[in-house]
Amino acid sequence: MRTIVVGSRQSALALTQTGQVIDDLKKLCQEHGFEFEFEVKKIVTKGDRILDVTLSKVGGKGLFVKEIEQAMLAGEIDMAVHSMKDMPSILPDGLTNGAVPRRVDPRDCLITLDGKGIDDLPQGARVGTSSLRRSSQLKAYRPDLELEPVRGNIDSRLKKLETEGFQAILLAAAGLYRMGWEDRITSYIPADICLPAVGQGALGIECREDDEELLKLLALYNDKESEMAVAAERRFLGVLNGGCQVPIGAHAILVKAPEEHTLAGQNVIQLTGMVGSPEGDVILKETLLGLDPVKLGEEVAGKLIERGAEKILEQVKEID
Ligand SMILES: NCc1[nH]cc(CCC(=O)O)c1CC(=O)O
Repeated sequence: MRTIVVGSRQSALALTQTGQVIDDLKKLCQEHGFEFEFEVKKIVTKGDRILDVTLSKVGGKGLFVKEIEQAMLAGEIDMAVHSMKDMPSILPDGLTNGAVPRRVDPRDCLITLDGKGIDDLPQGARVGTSSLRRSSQLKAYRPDLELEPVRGNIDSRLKKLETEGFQAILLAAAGLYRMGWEDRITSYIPADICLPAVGQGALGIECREDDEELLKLLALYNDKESEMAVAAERRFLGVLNGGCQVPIGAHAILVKAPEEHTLAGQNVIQLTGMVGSPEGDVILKETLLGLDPVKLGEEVAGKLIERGAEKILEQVKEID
């Protein structure tokens, strides 16, 4: 009997989703005759220690995974469950993503105390979010709103809705589902108003690339459609930037190509990518269909670069 040591951040969300994945994997072990036990090891990451400044100022999303990856390479842990959107687009040598489980709703949602949706918020309402992607797109849609930073874990952000006098805060619906707090969701923000973050709503299961027996189990857990969608989004992000927090959004789904398209009738990936200026005065968006997620991610990024996306991203770096 082998014990798989699963590294996890100690936030409630990280521990909850790690626990949910372990439950799923235990069922798969029983069904397919794998002799594994699982044990959780908590790891504090730099991102967890620095909660008082915006992430973009301290170096972006890699901060939440680096210590976990080092522990994995050192053999102290065997596996980790990450929110895909917190994963840098390139993994270190020796590690691989063994599975993308079935994705949940990738949209952002609005949480208000009085049940108001995005169109009902009063003129000049204070809305809490520290995501440049969310504030850029929300400012483009409702230039009157005051977007203000709110950091911390989901639970502390929900508390700040009450304690810091926001009329609303913006969060990923996925985190609330996983915590069992979906009743806090007041309304969903449609993807055409606010395109989600790359990988939002999806998890990634990271392990060592030579851990063949664990990879065999993880292959059974992989959801091909979610994997393809996330691969297209992540390639898009990889072309535009290494993984820092900038106003970039993307969403891929599988669709049947329409009659007028060269791929008519085939099952294809539809990828929409977005780059916005921090103030929301420029929002560049492209949607393309394709069969190969990597090529499609590159094509959508290429279209946005042709339209000046890199200039916007340069400006964002200067602000930081
Ligand atoms: N940025 C932090 C983060 N990383 C993953 C989620 C939950 C959503 C997901 O799993 O995609 C959240 C919270 C949020 O953005 O509201």
